[in-house]
Amino acid sequence: MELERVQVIASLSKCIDTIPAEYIRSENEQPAITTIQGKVLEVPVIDLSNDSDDQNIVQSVAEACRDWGIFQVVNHGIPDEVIGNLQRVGKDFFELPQEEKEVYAKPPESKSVEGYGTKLQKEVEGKKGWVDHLFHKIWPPSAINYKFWPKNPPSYREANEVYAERLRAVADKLFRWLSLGLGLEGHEVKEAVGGDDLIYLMKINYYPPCPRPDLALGVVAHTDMSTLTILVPNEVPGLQVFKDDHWYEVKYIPNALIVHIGDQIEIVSNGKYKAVYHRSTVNKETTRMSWPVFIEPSPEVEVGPHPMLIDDENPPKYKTKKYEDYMYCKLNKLPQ
Ligand SMILES: O=C(O)CCC(=O)C(=O)O
Ligand SMILES: [Fe+2]
Repeated sequence: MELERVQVIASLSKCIDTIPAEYIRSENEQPAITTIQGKVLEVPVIDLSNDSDDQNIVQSVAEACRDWGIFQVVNHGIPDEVIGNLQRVGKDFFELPQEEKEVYAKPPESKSVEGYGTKLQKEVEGKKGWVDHLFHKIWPPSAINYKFWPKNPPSYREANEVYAERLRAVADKLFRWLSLGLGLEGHEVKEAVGGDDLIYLMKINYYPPCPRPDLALGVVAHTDMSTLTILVPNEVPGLQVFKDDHWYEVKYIPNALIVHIGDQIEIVSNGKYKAVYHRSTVNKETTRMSWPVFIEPSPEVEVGPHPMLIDDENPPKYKTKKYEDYMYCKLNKLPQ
């Protein structure tokens, strides 16, 4: 079998303490050198248990989006069991024999990201990330291609459907708070990114143990193109966010959801909310996994700074363009 999957390379390098050169990052990226140490700032944690009186939540969300572009939410209403099932079926899939996983491989010519795969885009200087992934849409039903949903384990489908349903309820609340935090009425931000036509794209990241976690990265530094990304991690830390010139680790809170502001919300808010620059690191002994769901506008929706946030003193800082054009430029590293 061709050595393309990181999981295969990892299983062959168990007794070795080196990694292939293409996984060794340059010094300005190596996590051992660039991660801030000691007692440090933490990504905001927002408790949603009292969400009927939402004044405090709106303020906390707005501050977190302005200062960090990322926050964790607890007591969000998704039962622990629903999250546990999502994690279990994803882990079971990645533990299947390699040939069973390859059935879901992204077709080489496909323009969509959907399917089982390894590298996403051309990386700078041919460097690779220590991670495999599976992408498939989970909402709306008309956009779902079940060909990319594992048949094994048999409960994969149900676990993902239940999670999708619950996640949409959380996302709708978040969109409302984002609007209120901008001084709007509540419905505007979601409408500005296409309203009920939003597409929910599930990604599972699988980061196998790595003999040199000090030198490698999982997913390299980036901002997400999405509106929001809502991520469930496993218990192995590894997500890092960039703030004030430093890389900070995001601490693991069982059953919390990690909410990332993506590029489209930065644009709609005309820069009041910041898309978070983030990356992930890997581990020597343990497998890290994460389940981000990218909430994306449909391709033909035009996204730009919201007209109610624009006046003579606040000119638009971003172009208004179709999401498909935005994606094209970002994936091909062209100016927006
Ligand atoms: O695994 C993580 O925590 C982050 C993954 C990520 O940023 C991504 O897949 O876009
Ligand atoms: Fe990301």
